[in-house]
Amino acid sequence: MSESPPRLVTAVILVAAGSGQRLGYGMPKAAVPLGGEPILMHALRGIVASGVATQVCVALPAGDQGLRQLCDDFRGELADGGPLLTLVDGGSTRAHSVRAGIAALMEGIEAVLVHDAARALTPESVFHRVSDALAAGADAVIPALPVVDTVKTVAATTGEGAGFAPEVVTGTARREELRAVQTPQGFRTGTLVQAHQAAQALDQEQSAAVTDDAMLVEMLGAPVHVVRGSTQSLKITTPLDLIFAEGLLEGPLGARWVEG
Ligand SMILES: Nc1ccn([C@@H]2O[C@H](COP(=O)(O)OP(=O)(O)OP(=O)(O)O)[C@@H](O)[C@H]2O)c(=O)n1
Ligand SMILES: C[C@](O)(CO)[C@H](O)COP(=O)(O)O
Repeated sequence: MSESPPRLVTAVILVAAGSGQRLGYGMPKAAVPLGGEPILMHALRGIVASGVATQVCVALPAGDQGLRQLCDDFRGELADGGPLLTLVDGGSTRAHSVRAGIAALMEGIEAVLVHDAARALTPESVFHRVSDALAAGADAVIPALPVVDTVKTVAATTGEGAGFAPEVVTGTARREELRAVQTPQGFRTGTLVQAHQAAQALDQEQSAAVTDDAMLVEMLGAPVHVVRGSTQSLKITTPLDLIFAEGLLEGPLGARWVEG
């Protein structure tokens, strides 16, 4: 059997600077408690446990001292040989927060995984699948799952139906071609830097339509490869997601259920 190629020297950019409007907790989402600890701590521990990172750049809400202190304390917990923990102020959008992380990368970083703090329970196996695909030669890799719902496109209703329904169906997507995309999304460093440089030329409307980093690489015309994600990587966005995440930690399957 052939040996897997060695992993690249890798940084994880952990974007944790969002305000968590949809969660509605009145505090940055990264600070919201999950299983007795802030969401950010679950995300950080997951990254460190995966062993893929030489550096972890955390983008925090600008001026948030509490989360900064939490990271400083966590730095003290890291064993010798653990990753370098770098803290940066995030920006007004997710992409700006990613760029703040890119600006703080150490010399010699060959690959970058961009990860949402909101996907705090992502299993180690997903980090490994993404890192291994990069080591095997991919320039860009994303974890994803098949879509379970039927997905339709819609438009605002005009004419018939306008009195009783706000939208009308314009088509049904071919579900077998659809994937629900997660993080960590992995890139060779040069590819991620080039993609975000190109993004700065987009106008406001185009920028708003960019919801992940892989989309910027797609715009460069480069292939983005897909590996298996995990249902455990759910993005904690709404109060119901937080209930699911609590259930994963406390449910009958144990302290940290691992789907793999
Ligand atoms: N300016 C921003 C916006 C988002 N994020 C991060 O990007 C990830 C995905 O964003 P999302 O889940 O939408 O978080 P929020 O922006 O906090 O959520 P909301 O839109 O409900 O306010 C999160 O880890 C979030 O912290 C960030 O670092 N900087
Ligand atoms: C990057 C992401 O998590 C992939 O699914 C997602 O696009 C983030 O979206 P959000 O609107 O910033 O929450």
